[in-house]
Amino acid sequence: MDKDSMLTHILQSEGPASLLGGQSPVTVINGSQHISPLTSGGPEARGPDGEADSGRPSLDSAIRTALSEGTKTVVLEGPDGSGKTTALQRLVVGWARGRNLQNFSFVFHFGLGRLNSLGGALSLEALMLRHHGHLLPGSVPQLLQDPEGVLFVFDDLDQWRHSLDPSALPHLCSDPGEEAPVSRLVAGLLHGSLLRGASFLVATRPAEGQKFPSGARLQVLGFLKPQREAYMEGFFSADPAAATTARRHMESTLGFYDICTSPRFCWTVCSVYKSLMDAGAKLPETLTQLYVEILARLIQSLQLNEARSRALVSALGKMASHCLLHQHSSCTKEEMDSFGFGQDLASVGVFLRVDGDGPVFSFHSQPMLEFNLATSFLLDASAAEGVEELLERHRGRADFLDVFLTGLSEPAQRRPLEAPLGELDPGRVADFARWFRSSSEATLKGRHKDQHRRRFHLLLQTQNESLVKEVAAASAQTGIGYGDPTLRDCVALNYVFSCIGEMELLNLYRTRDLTEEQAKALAPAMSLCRKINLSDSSLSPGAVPHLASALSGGLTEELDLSHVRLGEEEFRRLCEGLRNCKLRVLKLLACELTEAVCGDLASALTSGAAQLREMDVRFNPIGDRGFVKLCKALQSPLCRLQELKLQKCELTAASMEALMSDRCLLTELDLSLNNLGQEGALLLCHALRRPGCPIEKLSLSRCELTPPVFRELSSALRGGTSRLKSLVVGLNAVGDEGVKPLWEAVAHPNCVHEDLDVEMTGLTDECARDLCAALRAGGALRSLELRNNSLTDASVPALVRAAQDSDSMQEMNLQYNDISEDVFDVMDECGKIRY
Ligand SMILES: Nc1ncnc2c1ncn2[C@@H]1O[C@H](COP(=O)(O)OP(=O)(O)OP(=O)(O)O)[C@@H](O)[C@H]1O
Repeated sequence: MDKDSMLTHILQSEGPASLLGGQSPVTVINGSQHISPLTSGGPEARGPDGEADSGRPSLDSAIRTALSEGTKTVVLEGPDGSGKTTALQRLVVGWARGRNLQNFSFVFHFGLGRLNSLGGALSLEALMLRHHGHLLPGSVPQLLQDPEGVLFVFDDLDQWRHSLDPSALPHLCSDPGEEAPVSRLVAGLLHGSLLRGASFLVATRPAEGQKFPSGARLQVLGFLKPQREAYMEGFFSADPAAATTARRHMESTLGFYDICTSPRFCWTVCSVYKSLMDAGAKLPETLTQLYVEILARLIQSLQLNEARSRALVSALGKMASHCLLHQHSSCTKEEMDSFGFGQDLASVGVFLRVDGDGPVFSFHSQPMLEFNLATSFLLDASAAEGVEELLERHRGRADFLDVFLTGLSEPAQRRPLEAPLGELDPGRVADFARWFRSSSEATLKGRHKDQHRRRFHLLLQTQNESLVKEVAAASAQTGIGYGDPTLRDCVALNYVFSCIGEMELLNLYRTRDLTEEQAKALAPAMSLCRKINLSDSSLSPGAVPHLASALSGGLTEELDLSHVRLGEEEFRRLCEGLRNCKLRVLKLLACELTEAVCGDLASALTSGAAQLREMDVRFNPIGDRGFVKLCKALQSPLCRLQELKLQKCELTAASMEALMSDRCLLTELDLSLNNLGQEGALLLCHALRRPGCPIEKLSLSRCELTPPVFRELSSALRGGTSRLKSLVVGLNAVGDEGVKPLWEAVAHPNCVHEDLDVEMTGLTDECARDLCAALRAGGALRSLELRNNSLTDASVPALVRAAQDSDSMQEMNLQYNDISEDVFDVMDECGKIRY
């Protein structure tokens, strides 16, 4: 086959660039703006925002690899404008220029949309000669001899109007000389009955239930952030400053929409931005404003009068609704006539893609389709349908309809469109605004997080701060969880929270991967929230500096990062944010923190500006060395920490000496589940006895305590200087004799003890007499935790009476003792008993 002729054949297909359609593939291929789109093996490989890491293969190389490794059918699947046609044509051009796919002797490229209208019967050979006029008739029998050397490239499978399901076809062609309708020829080729051994490269937009052809599927991801940046730099190569402005603007106002992965959308955005920048005009702040600008330009380019322009938009709206409702990507001439295009059908090429001789008409992109529908709805006062009916009718089929209606209902956003079209219908706009306000208030009063998110997207589209405040402020206190947001959600959430101002809570519980971009988008909202809950989440390293900077100088007083695993470096970055912030409560439960990070934490605690009062580091293996570092902070007059939870932190007696200093302000300390043993606990008791020791609540559950420790604790409580009001010493099996000194303390007039927990300490009926005597002595005890001991029915009457007679006692818990139903009545007599 003459590759030069093939090259000329392909290069002839060049057409002019259009605002919505983009540049012709040939211009892209030959120009400097070509950027390789990316692919992934399957849709599941996409991240939550549709964005993926740039370590993915380029589409071109993935196709080449698949075809050179013997895959017979490769199907490219990607949304409109994702670069499928361009990629296919680039490969064919590369083949003709001898650069790739050289394992094929023949490559045939067909647009299936154009083949649709081919009537009558013809042979495969005739089809090839007809569509590849450069082919020498004598070469066809040669290629039929060697199917292995043939590659068919089929573009636009989504436009193919014939079935490929073999069960729906009478019989598949197998003879290249046999004349058959084109639908059977294509089916025969793709199912391998015709020219068995040939290879196929097929491109299609994703279509519901599309099973055929089977083969290796490559998802076309289009442009992710780095490709977009490169594309924009290429587009504005003559003016690097404009490139930076355009890139930053697009990333901050549109970069979070999935459609930004479409190279065609990038072309449209760049084209609009360029002309706005050249005219010194403002760039669009919302997706609606962008499409307002596009539609206004397209209408103006036709130079129609206002009435005809309105009629044209109305016809486009009818076509859009038809395509959505019937799931058609394209419409025939007859259908177009029924929408009322009339004489303007000849001009629709600026708005629509027109294919084949038939011809068929389709929108270049889904957002443009939905924008036309939204505009025509607000334009046309005559239609009986209200906004709710419109949305209901297109539910599940339209992604942007409500977004565009919301944007268009704001006068400032729709203004440029009203120049060529005249005013949108004031009654319709007012109806929409009424519906939007009331449905927003109702939605935000509910607790469905997805509905909230959707509403935030709409509120973002209004760019109307006072409206957002009025509508959303009432829901600000609900504390609803917005975990696992997409980038788009983050941007919308941030906008709404920022409009409202101070918020009680930003609940992002269980966010699977908070990316750098998401955290950056959310940072302003974070800094306005008094509480941030990120527990059970994972944060990418790049997200942490944004969290830290939101804390620093922000209003946040409570941060929950429980079960979040941060690397040492990330934790260090977080601590930088802690040095100068309003945070009073920091929850770091089970974050796998080690000694290595305790120095950073300690230095944040003593920064002077830090306000931290409560810190929960339970279930982190910081060990004695880590704890000693924290203790240094506790000794500093700059440290304001009052409550410290260190349950199960692998502490031993070795670090207890470091704990107490005269300066320490701790009022609450939880050391449970650490193996302090007698030695460690006695050191602690020593500190408790010191005059002025501020500890009011001490938890030493399961710390391997011994009877001498209980004696020392009792003595500290009776000493007259202790402020201890709550003591938890459960799960230390010292038995009746071991606990006894605590009863003496409870009875002592110096003791201010209010809550005592002696769960599972091995108590039996032997203790009842001392315990009751202690309660009767009239101390301050309010609650007594006696769960999981061995008290029996015999002790119950005395305990009940003692509890009843005590003025201070509010609750005595006897659950999980050896108490039988026989004494339930007795216990029921006293409301203070739990069993
Ligand atoms: N690799 C690329 N580099 C630069 N621009 C590109 C690239 N691919 C596509 N484009 C731009 O995007 C436009 C649309 O591309 P293309 O027609 O290849 O998409 P498509 O996926 O085939 O779309 P459709 O599904 O609508 O047929 C092109 O006209 C061009 O402006």
